[in-house]
Amino acid sequence: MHIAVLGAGSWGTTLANVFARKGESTSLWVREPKLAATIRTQHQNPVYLPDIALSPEIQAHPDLETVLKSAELIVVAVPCQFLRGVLNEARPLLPKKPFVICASKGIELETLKPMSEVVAEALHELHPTYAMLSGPSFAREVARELPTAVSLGCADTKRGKMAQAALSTEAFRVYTNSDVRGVELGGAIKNIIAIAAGISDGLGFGSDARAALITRGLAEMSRLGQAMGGRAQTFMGLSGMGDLVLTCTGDLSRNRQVGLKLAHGLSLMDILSDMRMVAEGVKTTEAVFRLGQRLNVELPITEQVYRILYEEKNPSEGVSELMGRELKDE
Ligand SMILES: NC(=O)C1=CN([C@@H]2O[C@H](COP(=O)(O)OP(=O)(O)OC[C@H]3O[C@@H](n4cnc5c(N)ncnc54)[C@H](O)[C@@H]3O)[C@@H](O)[C@H]2O)C=CC1
Ligand SMILES: O=C(CO)COP(=O)(O)O
Repeated sequence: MHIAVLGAGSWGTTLANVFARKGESTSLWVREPKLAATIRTQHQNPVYLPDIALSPEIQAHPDLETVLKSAELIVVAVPCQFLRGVLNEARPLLPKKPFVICASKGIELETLKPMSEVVAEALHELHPTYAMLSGPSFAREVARELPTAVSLGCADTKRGKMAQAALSTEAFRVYTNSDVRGVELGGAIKNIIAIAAGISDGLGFGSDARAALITRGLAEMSRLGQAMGGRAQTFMGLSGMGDLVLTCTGDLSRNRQVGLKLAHGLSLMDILSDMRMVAEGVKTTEAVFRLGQRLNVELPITEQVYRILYEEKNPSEGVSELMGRELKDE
């Protein structure tokens, strides 16, 4: 099968590497022409995935047309706020009824739409089938071929099973789930809670506080997720609880790192200007905060993270406000 991967950040590069090592014909769209040449000639991505030897079989290229030529499966792994733009560019180069797997985790800030809606809208003339790849998967661990299990949300069971077989390896186990909305929202919302967990840990609030944030964060994810059409059970799975636990506890998480740095007194602007990689939770916090208001869903952790990120609220004040809320049933 010929797979085209769009986006050569840490995740797109890692996925292309998984597919190429498995023996699939794999092309990779690299936005930065110099980086494309480095991946092609040195089989390394020193910018986004340093110290990982990549398969020499990856056909890396900065030209979308070359990358998409005769692709049977298209995997998109660009930061969420760029997804629509990249798909608009790709649209004239795609066949009718393309199969697109989106691996980006977040909400489009301008429209407050989840990624599957962005894919459906951007490609609607082509009648695409789409699937969402999500779940606990740090690129660096997947790239080292450490055991990982993820979810593929796809409403088309037949094509979902076909993609599951194409993407799975001995170290990368893909589960299918027909609840596309639930799968993608878990991946988007966990990034906000990871920022909160980083703040709490950075303030030295300990393991009890982190466990409380993860658990109440799961309740928050499930509440908004169900209001947006996801199934409760999906939030208990890999793309919900699984990814939430990973990013709230694993120091490889960029979102958790943002929280840790905020707790240490750095400003959001300084943190972001020092980061080459994306921390999707920053923009998704604003999007989810607004979705909560629009849908009238209570999201206390998101609200505090929003105020810390965008209203310069002191992080310890945010935590005490969470603790001081009206007492409730669980
Ligand atoms: N890194 C990881 O471990 C995982 C990441 N993801 C998701 O994958 C998506 C991509 O993230 P990463 O690969 O981690 O990114 P990254 O932070 O490693 O790299 C940034 C990427 O953004 C691209 N970029 C910058 N400006 C752009 C523009 N104007 N238009 C299009 N692309 C532009 C860069 O070329 C690069 O590919 C995100 O939604 C992330 O949440 C999902 C699972 C794991
Ligand atoms: O989504 C991820 C792991 O599943 C990556 O998390 P970060 O974007 O916080 O690094």
